[in-house]
Amino acid sequence: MMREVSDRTPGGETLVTLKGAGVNRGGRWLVRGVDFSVRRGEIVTLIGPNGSGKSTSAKMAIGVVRPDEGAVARVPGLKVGYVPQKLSIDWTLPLTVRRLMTLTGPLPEREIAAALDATGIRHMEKAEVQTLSGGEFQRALMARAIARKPDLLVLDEPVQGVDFSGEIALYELIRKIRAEQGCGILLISHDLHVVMAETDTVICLNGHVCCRGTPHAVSASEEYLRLFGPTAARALAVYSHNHDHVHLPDGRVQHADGSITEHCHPDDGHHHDHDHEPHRDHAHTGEDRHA
Ligand SMILES: Nc1ncnc2c1ncn2[C@@H]1O[C@H](COP(=O)(O)OP(=O)(O)OP(=O)(O)O)[C@@H](O)[C@H]1O
Repeated sequence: MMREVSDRTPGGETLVTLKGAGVNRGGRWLVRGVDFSVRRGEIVTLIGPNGSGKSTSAKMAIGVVRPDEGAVARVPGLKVGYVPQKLSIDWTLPLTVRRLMTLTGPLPEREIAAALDATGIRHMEKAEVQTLSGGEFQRALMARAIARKPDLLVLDEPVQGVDFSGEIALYELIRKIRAEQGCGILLISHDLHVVMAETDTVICLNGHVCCRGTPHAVSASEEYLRLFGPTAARALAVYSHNHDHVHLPDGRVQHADGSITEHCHPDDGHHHDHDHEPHRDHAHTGEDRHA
C-alpha cells in the first residue's frame, strides 16, 4: 500500500549548505562528500546506520566540527537550537525541568512558559529531570532548544529511548514546531526505514551521501502494519534503497565487482534520486556498513 505525499518545496532562505564536506580523524575519513542544505521551514532527515556519520555531518552543519575538505556556509547570525544525542548531566544532582531550561543562560519567564507549553510539559516544570520518562525528557530538551527561537533546530536521535506511540507524538511535536516557528529542522535518525512523512528531504549517509530524496511514497509493509497499525503508517514514511558498494576506512570505495576506486561512480546503484520513484523494497543489507 503506497500513499503519495504531496510535493513540498519550501521556499525559505537557505540557512546552511554543505558542499563536498568531509571530516578526517587520524587519517580516516569519518564522512566524505557530504552535500546538503537546510532552508527555513524545511525538514531534512539524515538517516544511516550507526557510525555512518550522521552526527558528524550535523556537527559540521552547525559549526561544532570544521570540515577537513569541502565547505560549509551558514547565514550570518544563524541561531541554532541543538538537542544532542547524549547529554553530560550529573544525574546525582537534583535538576528540575525549569532549571534545565536556564542552565546555559537566563530566559524571560514568558519564553520558558511558551516553550514548555509548546512541548506539552508545562505541568512538569517542577519535576526532577531524573524522574521523567524518555519521551518527557526529549520534550524537555526540545523545550530548551526552541525557547531561544532558533532559525535552525537540530535534533540528534530525538526518539531514542521512546516507545512507538511516544515516537509518533514526538514527530507530531516536531511537525508543530516547524509550522509554528518556521525554523529549519535537521533531524537525525538511525532508523533506516522509518522517517517522518513531513520530511522534505531524506539524506542517507553511509560515510558519504548514498542517496537523497523526498519521501514521496509512504509505504506500509505488512510487517510494519501488523506491528504498529494503520495510524502509524499514516504518520510515517518508509524510505528505502539498495547499496552496491562499500566505503573503506581510508575513504576509497570497493564496488560490487571487487574493484576499488578513489570515489563513488556517479552511476553507482545507490546514487539515485528518489523523488520520482516510489520504492517498495525495504531491504537495507549490512553490506553498506563501513568495512
Ligand atoms: N572525534 C572523533 N575522532 C575519531 N573518530 C570519531 C570522532 N567522532 C566520531 N568518530 C567516528 O566517526 C564515525 C561516525 O560517527 P558519527 O557519530 O558521526 O556517526 P552516526 O551516524 O551519528 O552514528 P550513531 O547512529 O551511532 O550515532 C564513527 O565511526 C565514530 O566512531
